[in-house]
Amino acid sequence: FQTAADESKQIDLMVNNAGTLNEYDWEPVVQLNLVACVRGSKLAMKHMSKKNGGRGGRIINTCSDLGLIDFHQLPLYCATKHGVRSFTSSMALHPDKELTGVQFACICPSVTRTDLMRSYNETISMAEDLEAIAIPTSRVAEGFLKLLRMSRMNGAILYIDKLKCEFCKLEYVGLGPVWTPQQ
Ligand SMILES: NC(=O)C1=CN([C@@H]2O[C@H](COP(=O)(O)OP(=O)(O)OC[C@H]3O[C@@H](n4cnc5c(N)ncnc54)[C@H](O)[C@@H]3O)[C@@H](O)[C@H]2O)C=CC1
Ligand SMILES: CCCCC/C=C\C=C\C(=O)C/C=C\C/C=C\CCCC(=O)O
Repeated sequence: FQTAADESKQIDLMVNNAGTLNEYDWEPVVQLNLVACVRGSKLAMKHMSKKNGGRGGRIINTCSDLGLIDFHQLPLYCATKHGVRSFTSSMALHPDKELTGVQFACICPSVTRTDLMRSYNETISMAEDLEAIAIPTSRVAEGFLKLLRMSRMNGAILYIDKLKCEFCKLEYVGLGPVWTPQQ
């Protein structure tokens, strides 16, 4: 980050995208998926903040649809992605947001055809099914561009699958929270 900050006068966009999946050797997963995302966000925020002489900016964190739902096969991965989603939404609520000019949002793609999916595929017996349900990376890029085209994206949680690319919000319905699409 410091190299990028030294080479460019201003950083307008920070994307915390790196992530991994391993339910067995799990501590490095927490470090990368959650700790690095928080560190990256804080570094970028400090640099971008109008309160520190910056011009404001955008921080987009890569979450997952497993940051919106629970899934018994991947509890640790789910926990890190729920953390990413909650951290991002909570930062977006910060009362200082107009003063800092920094906006926070996250994208929540469903299974996507990448090395991460392929490496997971090798450990389970549903290889063909996963390939069939997974979306291409271009679909995630479309969602990402949708966020970038919005002048105000603060607090957005964008769910992306084969058919949908829509914003979500958490609502209390009856006794528990339910994710609902938000126009
Ligand atoms: N592939 C999928 O089905 C989905 C992936 N995601 C998320 O998308 C993001 C990207 O994942 P994929 O492209 O699928 O995985 P990938 O394994 O294909 O790519 C991960 C990237 O993270 C980088 N990386 C790994 N460890 C790193 C470290 N310690 N420091 C810096 N960079 C590191 C790698 O060099 C690679 O470029 C992750 O946050 C993942 O959780 C979200 C939803 C679905
Ligand atoms: C069946 C999911 C296997 C995991 C595939 C590999 C990588 C996934 C990375 C993610 O970020 C997960 C994204 C989506 C998971 C999709 C579906 C989970 C199904 C949950 C359920 O049916 O309850």
